[in-house]
Amino acid sequence: MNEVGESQADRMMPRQVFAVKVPASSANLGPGFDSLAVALNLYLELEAFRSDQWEVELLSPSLMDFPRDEKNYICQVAFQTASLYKQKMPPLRMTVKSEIPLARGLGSSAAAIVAGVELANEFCGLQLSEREKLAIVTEFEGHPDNAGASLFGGVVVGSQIGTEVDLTVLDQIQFDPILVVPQEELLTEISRDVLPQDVKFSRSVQASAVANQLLASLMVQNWKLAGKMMAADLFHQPYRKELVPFFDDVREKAIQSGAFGVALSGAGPSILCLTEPGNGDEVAEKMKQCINGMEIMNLTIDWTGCRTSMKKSGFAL
Ligand SMILES: Nc1ncnc2c1ncn2[C@@H]1O[C@H](COP(=O)(O)OP(=O)(O)O)[C@@H](O)[C@H]1O
Ligand SMILES: N[C@@H](CCOP(=O)(O)O)C(=O)O
Repeated sequence: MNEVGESQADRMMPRQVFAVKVPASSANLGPGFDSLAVALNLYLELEAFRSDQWEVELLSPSLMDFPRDEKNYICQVAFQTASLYKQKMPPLRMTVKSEIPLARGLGSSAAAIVAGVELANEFCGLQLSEREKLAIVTEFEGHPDNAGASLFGGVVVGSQIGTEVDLTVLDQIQFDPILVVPQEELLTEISRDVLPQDVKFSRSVQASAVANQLLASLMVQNWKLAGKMMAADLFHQPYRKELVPFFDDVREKAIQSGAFGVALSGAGPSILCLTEPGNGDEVAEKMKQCINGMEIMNLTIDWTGCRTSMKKSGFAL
């Protein structure tokens, strides 16, 4: 028996659990700084049910250093979300697993935040609208790009004016994303520190035109122009490249292998390479032959975004 009177057999019994599955994301796509993102088919998955005390079982090697109680970031987000609505999170027993590399520019923090908000929504009965979830996740993350992609899936355009967050999902954009993921981590906070405080008016006009042109070219499948615009970003990549010294080499090899466009994924250090729809497998294979020491992830766009369900699960906490 444990402290809540359960035997080992009880603890292994299948039971109804709340399940959350959140996709990773790659933000910016080059010039769409803090606004554009794409959801990817790598997932953070969580299962939870009410208990007498907080227990977090971490099922993936990358998560092993995180707290196994309410100090876990996902729980902290749930606490804070609940308190925004003057509610208190009940203790949960939960499992967490993740395929999303941490601090690599693949939106692991946004996915964790989405999971925390969904926990609060479910266990405090908040009945949040999609728009409210987006605003809360954006507030935690600081920008709506990863948040929007992880919540809604697809290619998204997010914007924040004051506390108002708007989001459009662009179903018509298609491409195959390949991610080059290095061994080293780069925290988003550090990668944002190298950015300028202000941008001159003429430079910002050009930077915003480049971002608009990227979206337009992706929508009309003008791949050559899209690739040119991904490289022409003026908002962040020129400053961040010093933190990612292998960027130019990977870019050259990806283009030679058949990618039409290459950009830092989010704040880096991973690199997002885009190919025309249907070419991902072939281009990724070629890239694997010429890029060493980094993982080449041949991915697809996740079109669903965060999904939640009640399901039967065997818990082994
Ligand atoms: N599943 C998780 N559980 C707890 N904390 C997490 C989880 N995923 C991410 N984090 C936190 O987010 C940090 C990474 O966030 P960040 O630097 O924004 O990079 P990225 O979001 O690109 O992976 C991790 O170092 C960790 O503190
Ligand atoms: N727009 C943000 C995106 C950060 O994404 P992450 O996956 O690196 O957390 C930025 O460029 O800072």
